[in-house]
Amino acid sequence: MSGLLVVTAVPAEAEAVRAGLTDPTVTVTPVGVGPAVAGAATARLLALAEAAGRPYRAVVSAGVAGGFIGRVEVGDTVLGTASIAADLGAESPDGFIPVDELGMPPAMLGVGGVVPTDSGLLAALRAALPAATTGPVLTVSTVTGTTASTEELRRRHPEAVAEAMEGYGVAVAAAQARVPFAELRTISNPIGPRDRDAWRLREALTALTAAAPALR
Ligand SMILES: O=C(O)c1cccc(C(=O)CC[C@H]2O[C@@H](n3cnc4c(=O)[nH]cnc43)[C@H](O)[C@@H]2O)c1
Repeated sequence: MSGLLVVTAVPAEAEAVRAGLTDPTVTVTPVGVGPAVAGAATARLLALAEAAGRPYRAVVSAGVAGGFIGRVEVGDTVLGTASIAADLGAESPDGFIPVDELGMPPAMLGVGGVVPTDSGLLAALRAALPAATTGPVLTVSTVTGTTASTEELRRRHPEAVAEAMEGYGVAVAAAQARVPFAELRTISNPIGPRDRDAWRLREALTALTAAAPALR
């Protein structure tokens, strides 16, 4: 059995995690931006390790994220209780319909649009990071960038604390490989009207390094 697999979107996030690791058995790999590439790459990494007789014991989607201000602040650390595919579904004149409510055959839904975090892994991460905020983390393919879409997400997901772009894809790969999954994020920017200059990447990457000893 290998150690923990940590997947990030970009190399800067992977370097920030590696800078804080204390467990040499943890593997950190940047896999790209968005749920499709993150899911495909994670599935491949898990399958290769399994085929080599050294399966990973768990996988964590880690990196920076947008935060729902009021629920979290920039620089905070977040542990996901579930990864939610927030834009997987259908629009209608009456509003967004989540994929689970489209009336599709259950066998076609796979894990559905929500993957809960592994309870044992979450408990271990919470114990190591007691100051972290916990709650669902949304996965989106399009970064939220208007007040209207932010308010709509707040209304649809009153418990959600953050949004990022990979968690759900990684979670699906982990679920199919029957490997425990969790999501660890640090907040780089408020979710809201797009203002790339307001992103505090350095602060969020420093928080990621500070959180990394929990990954063991
Ligand atoms: O340019 C850099 O130096 C740099 C360093 C670290 C990270 C980046 C990114 O571009 C990260 C992209 C990654 O971040 C997640 N993210 C962050 N904020 C949001 C958001 O408001 N909504 C959705 N996703 C967000 C996401 O997972 C991206 O893949 C650049």
